Amino acid sequence: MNSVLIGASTTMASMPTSAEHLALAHSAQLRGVNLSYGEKPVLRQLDWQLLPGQVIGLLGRNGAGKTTLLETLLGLREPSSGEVQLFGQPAQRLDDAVRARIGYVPQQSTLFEAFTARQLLAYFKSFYPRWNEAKVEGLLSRWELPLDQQIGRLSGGQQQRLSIVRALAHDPDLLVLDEPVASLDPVGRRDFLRELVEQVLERGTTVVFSTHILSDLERVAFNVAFLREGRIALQAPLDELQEQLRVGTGTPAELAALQQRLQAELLRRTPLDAGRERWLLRLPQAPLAGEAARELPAMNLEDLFMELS
Ligand SMILES: Nc1ncnc2c1ncn2[C@@H]1O[C@H](COP(=O)(O)OP(=O)(O)OP(=O)(O)O)[C@@H](O)[C@H]1O
Repeated sequence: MNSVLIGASTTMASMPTSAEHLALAHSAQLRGVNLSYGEKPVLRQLDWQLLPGQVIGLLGRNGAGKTTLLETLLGLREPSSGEVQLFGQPAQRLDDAVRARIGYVPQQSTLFEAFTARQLLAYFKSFYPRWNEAKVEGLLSRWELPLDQQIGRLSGGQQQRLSIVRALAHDPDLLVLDEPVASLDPVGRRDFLRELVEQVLERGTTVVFSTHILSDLERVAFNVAFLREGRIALQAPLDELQEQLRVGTGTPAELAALQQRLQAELLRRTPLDAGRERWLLRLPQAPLAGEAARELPAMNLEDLFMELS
């Protein structure tokens, strides 16, 4: 696990308070974050915590604000109000040591087009005290990236792979990836996800990545967070959500009976015709058996996405 350790040289006078201690235990923490573009609110009183070693897939419809959220988390955008901390430091005022612990793959990177991949990696290497040459060389050769071609002339998928190599090279403790696999072919996606899993298992890296490719989420057993109406509407382990979230229909009386019988939490109800309703329910325990299993069948990932985002 990679929570910040309080150094052995810490004196009593500089010991963190309990509130500071709590902040240090998070890789990232956002509290009451609001951000608008002009009149258009995108993040609304958003709270979110990333704990060390968590791997979180960030889901949300087009325009929900995923890129905005990830940029805000990294301190690249300033919220109009609220607080964003990375490893216990304000995201907008990180020191070099914390900066070096973060890896970021933006959705689109148009910088350094005139560089070759070799030049780009040499340039970044000079900034980082920690640089895993063996990992870089392994990835470059497995992904067959042309090292001496100008980046502007690489394909979209090759540029994305290079961006991923760059972000993994310094063994970050927090890895933020904005649709990192969008331009990758299925082989590239599988390789990348394998690399991601290895990172996490070996180093306990905290990883957050946005994606629209739901099948990719299933390859790595991790948490999913749904961004909806400017907030993290729900975050939970994917397998738990698939077991616990169910949709049902019936009358309000039937709902009351069902809730009592199954101790289910009602997440949303939508009126239908003829006094009937549609419910989104969260069950406290799984698996369901018998009649209840037929009444409330499990949802696949796409249905979950439709319900929650
Ligand atoms: N620089 C900007 N100026 C004004 N509006 C913006 C800006 N960037 C994003 N927006 C708007 O903010 C909203 C959220 O955009 P954002 O790119 O964060 O969403 P997203 O969830 O990442 O979308 P997608 O899934 O399509 O990549 C959108 O309505 C978008 O049009």
